[in-house]
Amino acid sequence: MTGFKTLHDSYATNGLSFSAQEREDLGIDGLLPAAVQTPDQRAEIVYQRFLQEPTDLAKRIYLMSVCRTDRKLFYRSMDKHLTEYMPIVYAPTVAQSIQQYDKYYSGSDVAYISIEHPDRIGAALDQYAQGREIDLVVCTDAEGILGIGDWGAQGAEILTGKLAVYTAAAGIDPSRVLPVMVDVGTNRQELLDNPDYVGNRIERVRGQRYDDFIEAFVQETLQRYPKALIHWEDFGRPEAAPILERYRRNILTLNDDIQGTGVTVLAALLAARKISGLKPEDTRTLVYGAGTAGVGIANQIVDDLILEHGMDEEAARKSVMLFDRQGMVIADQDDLTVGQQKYAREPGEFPEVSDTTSLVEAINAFQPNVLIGTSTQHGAFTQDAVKAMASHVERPLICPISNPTELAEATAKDVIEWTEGRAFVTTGTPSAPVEYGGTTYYIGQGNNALMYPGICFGAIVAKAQHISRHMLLAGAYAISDMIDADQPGAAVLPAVKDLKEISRRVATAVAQQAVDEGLNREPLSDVAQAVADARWSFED
Ligand SMILES: NC(=O)C1=CN([C@@H]2O[C@H](COP(=O)(O)OP(=O)(O)OC[C@H]3O[C@@H](n4cnc5c(N)ncnc54)[C@H](O)[C@@H]3O)[C@@H](O)[C@H]2O)C=CC1
Ligand SMILES: CC(=O)C(=O)O
Ligand SMILES: [Mg+2]
Repeated sequence: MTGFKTLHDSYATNGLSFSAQEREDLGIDGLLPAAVQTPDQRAEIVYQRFLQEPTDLAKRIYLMSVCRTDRKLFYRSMDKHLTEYMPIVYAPTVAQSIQQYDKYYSGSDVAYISIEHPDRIGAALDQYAQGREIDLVVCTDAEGILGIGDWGAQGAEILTGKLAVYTAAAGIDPSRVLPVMVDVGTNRQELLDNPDYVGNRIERVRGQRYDDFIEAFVQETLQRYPKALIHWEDFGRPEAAPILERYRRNILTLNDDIQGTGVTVLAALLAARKISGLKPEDTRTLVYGAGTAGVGIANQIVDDLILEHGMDEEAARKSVMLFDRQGMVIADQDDLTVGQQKYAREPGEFPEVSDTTSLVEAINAFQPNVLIGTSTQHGAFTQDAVKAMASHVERPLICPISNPTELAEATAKDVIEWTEGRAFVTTGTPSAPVEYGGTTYYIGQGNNALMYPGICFGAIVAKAQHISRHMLLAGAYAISDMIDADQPGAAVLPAVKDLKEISRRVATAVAQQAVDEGLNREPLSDVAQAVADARWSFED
């Protein structure tokens, strides 16, 4: 690589930290001003500029421009200011980047593949990777971005957000990742009508042509990178679960919204059980918003009951009630998804319910101790609903985890106040601690960002054949002793500031489980050491 190229290579550059000798050796001494700054000094300059940017969106646009041009500098700065950068780089601000992508598009950091040109998938992957080895492919078709819906090619920014978290949390090497925007069109009319829209101006393609395109993408990826993990993000409800079902046993793959979210909520439930003494077999979960994430969470909680606690499958499924747009999910309803059918209740099973569209009635009849919100319906957990939860259970777990913040089913503060401090709460985006009755309640962030970096890093380090049900459970159990069960007001999930330690523990447990099940494609003797050795550092 010539000096000029090194200077402008985002993975290799050290910018103003190149020493005088390096500048001479590389032939770039004439391309930089005289000062040699330390990496920490430059990271601090980034942080100061970040502080000066006037809005969260402006902060994100600035930080991602640093990421695109100088990876080591970006991750050094993010490492120092993790808790402050997370909501900017990732949720909730990433939603604004996506919604306003047409106005602020300032350079691309992903590969784009188009359903109009399946023959060019391989070329797009190669053009992005530039001959680098790839461990991780993160892709989206952007039909279900967070809770904000279909954003077509503008959804590309969810990939940059997810990847920044991967490296900051688990230490995945940023030069060995490949973000892929799967452009199959959009059904958002305002994008189709927008002259500045950057994606394919067509309605979403579905059916066999869509499936063939996804299959071609998987094959082109595996042909180049046979051991890479494919991470699916924010695919819409019609596609997400079927894609996962098609591939999860055959290739190394994770659907973050289904599995990552499921493991995260299970981890919160394990902590709540530990603190409250709730017995696994007594867990009753009501999922409000039974789509991709909601059914994924139900599946994960049920898997734990079956595989870790020996409950029979039927009883475990009966411990979950789903509630969707039409109300309680009941077997005689039309258009239930395959995932919903497994949990559908019998018609007339709850004779005391006069209105199956009433959440309060559903709570009173089913008496759940866990309430999950993945509906995108702001304020759906009303005071009456939350009080109904607290009237049946001493310490309910309430998880209004729809993103971004303005779509959450309730705020942590309201839930704490309405339950007189008895509920455990976790929210999808960061929540400030809540003061109530002389206790400070810390609110864990119930976001899959806590789990997907560690799960996938562990699976990649183990070169696992696929991600098994036990590997996912191992991830949830790995962080259960990071919770201080004796501290009043303690959060049920560890804090984002500890994301590196969380990810290390999760990765180690997941890789160890892969080895225990014989799923590792290469021998691995010291798993903890292998995870530590694989961690990329901006110091290297
Ligand atoms: N905190 C986290 O880590 C994660 C949070 N989420 C959030 O969960 C929400 C849902 O995401 P997905 O599951 O991907 O979307 P989805 O579209 O697959 O599911 C949403 C479900 O809510 C249902 N719904 C809509 N209106 C409703 C109403 N009034 N009452 C009851 N149900 C209603 C829909 O019919 C659908 O089944 C989003 O806000 C997303 O940001 C998703 C993944 C991870
Ligand atoms: C966090 C996430 O993956 C979502 O809200 O879709
Ligand atoms: Mg998502």
